[in-house]
Amino acid sequence: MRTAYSVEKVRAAERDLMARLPDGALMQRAAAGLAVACADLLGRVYGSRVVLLVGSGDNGGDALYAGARLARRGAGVRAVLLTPERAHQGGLAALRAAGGRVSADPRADIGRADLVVDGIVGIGGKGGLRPEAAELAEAARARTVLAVDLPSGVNADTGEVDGTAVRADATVTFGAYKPGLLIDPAREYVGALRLVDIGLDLPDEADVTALQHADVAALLPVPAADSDKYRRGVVGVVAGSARYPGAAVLSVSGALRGGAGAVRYVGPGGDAVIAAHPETLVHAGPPSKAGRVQAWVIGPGLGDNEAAMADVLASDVPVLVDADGLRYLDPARLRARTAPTLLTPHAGEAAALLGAAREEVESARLHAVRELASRYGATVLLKGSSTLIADPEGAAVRVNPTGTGWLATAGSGDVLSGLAGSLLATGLAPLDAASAGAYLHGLAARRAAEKAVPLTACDVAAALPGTWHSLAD
Ligand SMILES: NC(=O)C1=CN([C@@H]2O[C@H](COP(=O)(O)OP(=O)(O)OC[C@H]3O[C@@H](n4cnc5c(N)ncnc54)[C@H](O)[C@@H]3O)[C@@H](O)[C@H]2O)[C@@H](O)CC1
Ligand SMILES: Nc1ncnc2c1ncn2[C@@H]1O[C@H](COP(=O)(O)OP(=O)(O)O)[C@@H](O)[C@H]1O
Ligand SMILES: [K+]
Repeated sequence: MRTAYSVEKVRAAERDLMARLPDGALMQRAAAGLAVACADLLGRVYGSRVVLLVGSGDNGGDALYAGARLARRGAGVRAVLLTPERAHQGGLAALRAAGGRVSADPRADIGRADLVVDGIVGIGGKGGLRPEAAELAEAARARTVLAVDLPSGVNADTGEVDGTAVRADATVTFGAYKPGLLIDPAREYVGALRLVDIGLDLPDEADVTALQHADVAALLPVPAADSDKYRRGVVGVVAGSARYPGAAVLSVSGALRGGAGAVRYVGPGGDAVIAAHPETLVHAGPPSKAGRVQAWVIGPGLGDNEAAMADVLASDVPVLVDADGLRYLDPARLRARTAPTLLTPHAGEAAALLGAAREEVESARLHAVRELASRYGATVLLKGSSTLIADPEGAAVRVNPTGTGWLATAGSGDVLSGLAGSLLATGLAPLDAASAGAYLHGLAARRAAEKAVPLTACDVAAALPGTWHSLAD
């Protein structure tokens, strides 16, 4: 599991460690890791041209000490000082002693640089970049840029970007991942992300986590020798309408590949579902008369069907609500349920649920997903380029590390709803079902996109079994 910690927690861990170490030891550890990453990017250090963008805090200090290390290995290093009188004095002295210099002509030096090191601002940043810092960030656009701790201008805690930020090819972060490095829009600015261990002792509870292969493999249900289809879990899918029959087929295609032993489809699309997936049990409805299930999925292509929503929400099993189903949500009704509810909105649906604009959700995704989970008393999976999952108890938010822009294709969300609902029916907790589902879905899309693009939602569903198998290996 990849863990990310808020600035407050990183600062606290740094304070504890600094109290036990000689002055400047942590910065030396950071600078050493940074210099190695610079050398990796440069390929050949000797004779290379490196420009350091140096702000007035310790982030600039890291850049200066790393620059000194590179200068000692024969790089031509120039420092651009944003506020010369406040630049890190020890770092500047080290750079000078190693043969580096302060730039007399920043624009020309940046224009010639093989590598620009962004030490403008780190976790001490407040608000959008100041104009002179923003100008440097723009000037560095065309060069190879390595960001120190985080790309200057992105919010370390939230992933929000206020105005101009440095666009890095790579980022070296110290001690712990920061949430913003993993969440869009900031994630777009990070490039290849590397963590340098500086020995911080971090608390058990992270603010944001990202499941990795092994975590997901451990969650996926595997049938036991004595399993039968009912014990593996039955998932019910209430989806599709005369207008959107395809949504029913797609949601069922995901549900069939989510580990449940059987899929019940309830709605008017039974013929289309059976034609595509003859293994499905179909029923015209209402859902409460269709037979026992261990979890419901409701909403994809459902159209106006408030009665089906009320029927499903009255059940005592976990319910995943997607798409059209999200139009009928009442927080008090969800809180009164005896079993958990999982909501899977995209940014537009999330905006409607919050009474906000879509842009507000997209620019502050972490805030939006936490707010939805707490307001609706449900687990919420916010879809998009960095899918986030929050639970109503305020546990660490999960960010999904898989996926590809090719997933932005009609119907791929319907596949995800069936898949995550099927995992719910196998007995996974909503947070795990949602994050394992998003992980499998994103990985299946990536694997399919390696073979052929453009992807269709059917391609994603078809790639799920191979993906599942690759994880279980
Ligand atoms: N505290 C520690 O133990 C360690 C800190 N390290 C480095 O220190 C950094 C934090 O250092 P600081 O606390 O000095 O803070 P920073 O260097 O991140 O930023 C503070 C400085 O940036 C300026 N600034 C703030 N917002 C700005 C904006 N929007 N536009 C332009 N300038 C802005 C402030 O005036 C201040 O001088 C970390 O990100 C990391 O790079 C590392 O050396 C590892 C050890
Ligand atoms: N730019 C993107 N990068 C990665 N994944 C994306 C991107 N845009 C959308 N997705 C994913 O594609 C799926 C689309 O779902 P959704 O918006 O519900 O579409 P639909 O309703 O057509 O099925 C979600 O899993 C979402 O996370
Ligand atoms: K930086």
